[in-house]
Amino acid sequence: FVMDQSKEQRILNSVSYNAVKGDPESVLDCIDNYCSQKEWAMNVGDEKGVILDKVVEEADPTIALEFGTYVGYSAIRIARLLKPNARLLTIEFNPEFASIAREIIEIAGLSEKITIIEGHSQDIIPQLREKYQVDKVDFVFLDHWKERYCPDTILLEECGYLKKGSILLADNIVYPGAPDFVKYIRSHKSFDCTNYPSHLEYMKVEDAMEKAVYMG
Ligand SMILES: Nc1ncnc2c1ncn2[C@@H]1O[C@H](Cn2cc(CNC(=O)c3cc([N+](=O)[O-])cc(O)c3O)nn2)[C@@H](O)[C@H]1O
Ligand SMILES: [Mg+2]
Repeated sequence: FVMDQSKEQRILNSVSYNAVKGDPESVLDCIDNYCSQKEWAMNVGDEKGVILDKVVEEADPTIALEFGTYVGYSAIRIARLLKPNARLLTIEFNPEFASIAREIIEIAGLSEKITIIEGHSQDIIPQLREKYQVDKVDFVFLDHWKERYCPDTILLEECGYLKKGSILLADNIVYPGAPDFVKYIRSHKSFDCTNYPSHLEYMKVEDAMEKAVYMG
């Protein structure tokens, strides 16, 4: 008896069967099609994905960081825009999701640009300097547990990873919402914030993303 597959495994099956190997766009399209037509999943999606693209292009990061890899949709979205020697570190604590993301990222042909780090963001952040040779981060995408957005932002600052011009982008500001993060970041004198209204992935529900530029 083979345990019923998970939704995430079914997403991988769909990508493996339908996507063009080595073509990140076709992997993104395949996941968006599957999750809008078959089974909803918490990918940033194609509407908010365009906002993510624009902010990544603005940041043009050498070192990008992501909290909450899930199946790797936003990691592929980010990494496909990175310049040759740039890289993305993405943190995921669920080992099943991490291994599915690794396979989907391999299909997209982006394994060289993306490092999946398994663990809790709060445990990994302090290790980034000595274990992953990170000095400063140029771009951070927050899409993990909403109550971790604020403490992990504080931790990034305390560890000295933010430099003048570092850009943070947070998903789900409206739904499910991250009220303590919004309150903190908008009242913090060193962050210049911009709100981008949008919709919850694959739904007609209101959502938004928040960009915060660190002013040093
Ligand atoms: N502190 C953490 N450290 C490392 N990985 C984490 C952490 N918290 C969650 N994760 C991982 O993020 C992935 C995705 N994830 C994200 C969330 C929080 N995000 C949401 O709950 C969410 C929920 C909805 N929604 O309910 O409509 C829509 C969205 O876009 C969302 O990001 N929970 N799991 C999961 O694989 C989980 O293992
Ligand atoms: Mg999200």
